[in-house]
Amino acid sequence: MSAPTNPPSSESSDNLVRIGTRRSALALRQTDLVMAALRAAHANLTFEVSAMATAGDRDKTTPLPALGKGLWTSELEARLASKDVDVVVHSLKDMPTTLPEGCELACVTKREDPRDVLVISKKHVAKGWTGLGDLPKGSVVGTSSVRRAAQLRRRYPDLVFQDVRGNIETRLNKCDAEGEGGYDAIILAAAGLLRLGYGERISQYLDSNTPGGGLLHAVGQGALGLEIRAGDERMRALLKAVEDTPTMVACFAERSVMRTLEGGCSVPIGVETEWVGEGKLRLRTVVVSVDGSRAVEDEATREVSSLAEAEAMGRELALKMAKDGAQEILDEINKGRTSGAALKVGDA
Ligand SMILES: NCc1[nH]cc(CCC(=O)O)c1CC(=O)O
Repeated sequence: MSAPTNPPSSESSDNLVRIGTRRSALALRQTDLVMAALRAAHANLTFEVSAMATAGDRDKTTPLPALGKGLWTSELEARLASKDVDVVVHSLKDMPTTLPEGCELACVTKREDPRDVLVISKKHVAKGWTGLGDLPKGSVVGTSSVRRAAQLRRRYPDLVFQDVRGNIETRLNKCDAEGEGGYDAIILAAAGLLRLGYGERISQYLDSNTPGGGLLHAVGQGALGLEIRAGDERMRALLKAVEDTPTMVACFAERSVMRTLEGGCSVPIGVETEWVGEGKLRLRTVVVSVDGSRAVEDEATREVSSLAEAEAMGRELALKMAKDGAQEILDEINKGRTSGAALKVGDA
């Protein structure tokens, strides 16, 4: 008789859940938050994290748009398909609005603060500057998002908006650096800063309700999207425990606006959603020309009680915007694009 082999594992593959994620500090933090919530809901299951770098993480020089859609997600989706992982945790705003065949956005968790914020360089904080309005003419503000730069150029034509790449810590360091090539301030999502413990760096909120703001955030910003193999009933049921339905419905409306307007390309579009009593969703939208010279804004408020209704609301508002001038702005952007310079989905 041969020596005993390993005893049967107390965990059959049925109670092991493998979670895929990017390797950035923010992605790992977000995955930890989701995993803790899943553990609390499913004490009988074992969870394991499997982290990897994606094209967007590896290539730090190619302009993001040239990396194409799915630059933060495609490799993770491949691991989902090959059953190396069972679910992937994404920043929802980095997920293309149309997923590859065989993938499903099964769950959206409770949203962190979706607003964009200003972070002022440590070089200047002693001067008492707290908002964009305090920055002198010619100040350099870092953001690689066309959406952010285009909207802010309208309001602050005397500021210079310049690309800034890298993860959140890298960007904060670049912002604070002295000397040539530095930034006076940068724009970031509140959600990433808060999740990584940098909330105290927030100088000004930039949403439409804050004076001096008026910057509508990215589709899905501040929310986490949990992606599974299409039709995986077991994972779908399991993830229900961590779904935040109001967030999920609002984000489906936002994604529908974007999906309708992009027509295969991506567009500088800003949104804000708010539940305004008794199942009513208010959806604000803006599409801006890259130089900020033109913008089409719109808003709708409607009772919404399902994902399908949220998508219908988003689609209808997008079609109305297209008619009211957004299509012209988009055509112009698409015309000016070389294949490698397309504006990217979501944003940086
Ligand atoms: N594209 C990078 C990215 N993806 C998600 C976040 C922040 C967290 C979020 O918006 O959910 C960020 C950084 C930023 O925009 O400041």
